[in-house]
Amino acid sequence: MAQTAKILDGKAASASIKAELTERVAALKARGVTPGIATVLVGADPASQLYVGMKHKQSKAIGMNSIQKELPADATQEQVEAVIDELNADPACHGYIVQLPLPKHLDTDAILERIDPAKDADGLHPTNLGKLVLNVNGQIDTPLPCTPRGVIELLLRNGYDLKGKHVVVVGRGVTIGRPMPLLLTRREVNATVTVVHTGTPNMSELLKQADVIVGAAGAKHIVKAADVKPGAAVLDVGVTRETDPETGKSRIYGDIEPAAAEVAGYISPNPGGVGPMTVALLMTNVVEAAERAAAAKA
Ligand SMILES: Nc1nc(=O)c2c([nH]1)NC[C@@H]1CN(c3ccc(C(=O)N[C@@H](CCC(=O)O)C(=O)O)cc3)C=[N+]21
Repeated sequence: MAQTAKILDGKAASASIKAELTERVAALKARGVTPGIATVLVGADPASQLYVGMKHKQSKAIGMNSIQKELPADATQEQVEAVIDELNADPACHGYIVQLPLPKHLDTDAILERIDPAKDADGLHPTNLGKLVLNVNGQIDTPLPCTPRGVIELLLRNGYDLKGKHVVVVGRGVTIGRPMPLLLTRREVNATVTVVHTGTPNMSELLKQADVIVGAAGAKHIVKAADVKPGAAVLDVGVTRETDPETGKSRIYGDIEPAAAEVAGYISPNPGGVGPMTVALLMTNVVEAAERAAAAKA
């Protein structure tokens, strides 16, 4: 059977977000504020270096300042915390991320909690997640979790209306599975959500009821084509890196079985889907933080 699904093109949607951000950055610069993004990278993991490099390249392309902090793999907790304190105090930095995962000897939670919540580009600081839990409607003036926000933007920018839709989120991780329902159930979005995970006995039955599936378990091809309702929107957020047995090269496998594209109505490719959206929304969080800083100064 041929592929019939409409492609949810994350590169195209992220390009339009970046075009909008370019104008907001220019407007901020005209008011004397250059939005600044920073990254903290501990160690020299090649995948992390690639991701951090992408974030800087794209931020510079839209006119932002970017600050790169690098520490050796054996950096101490105190050394990493000193860099956090420095970025918290630096008025040129409006938002930043600590690239995850951190080396095992470091206390990741303590480091992430030390980030000034106003500068939390990931939108995953406990204070910001708490504010999101407490706010179901109305304006929200804290950074939002960027990958879940990217999933919603990818659908909206393809003309998909989530109101009244049943979304099944696969996975309960901190970056997507847990915050995704908080965004989807806000009144402005108004979706209904089920979260399934390894403790769910009837996952296949629940997936078959989904209008929208968000695969975010990080488990290769865990969502089978046979479990996708014809016409459903399927978003692939999974990243499993493995060697392709045919080419011998390292590649990304998603959470969605490729044959799902023959059943789905909409499908996000991976790569080229939610990944680029994450970066676009990360930059959006920093531009919004700079806009708030500029408003506070005025
Ligand atoms: N504090 C923190 N925040 C993060 O947001 C964060 C992190 N740590 N650690 C690692 C993960 C991973 N991540 C990706 C972002 C974009 C792509 C992306 O744009 N990928 C391209 C392809 C890139 C490739 O080929 O590898 C795509 O999907 O088309 C991928 C992965 C952000 N992460």
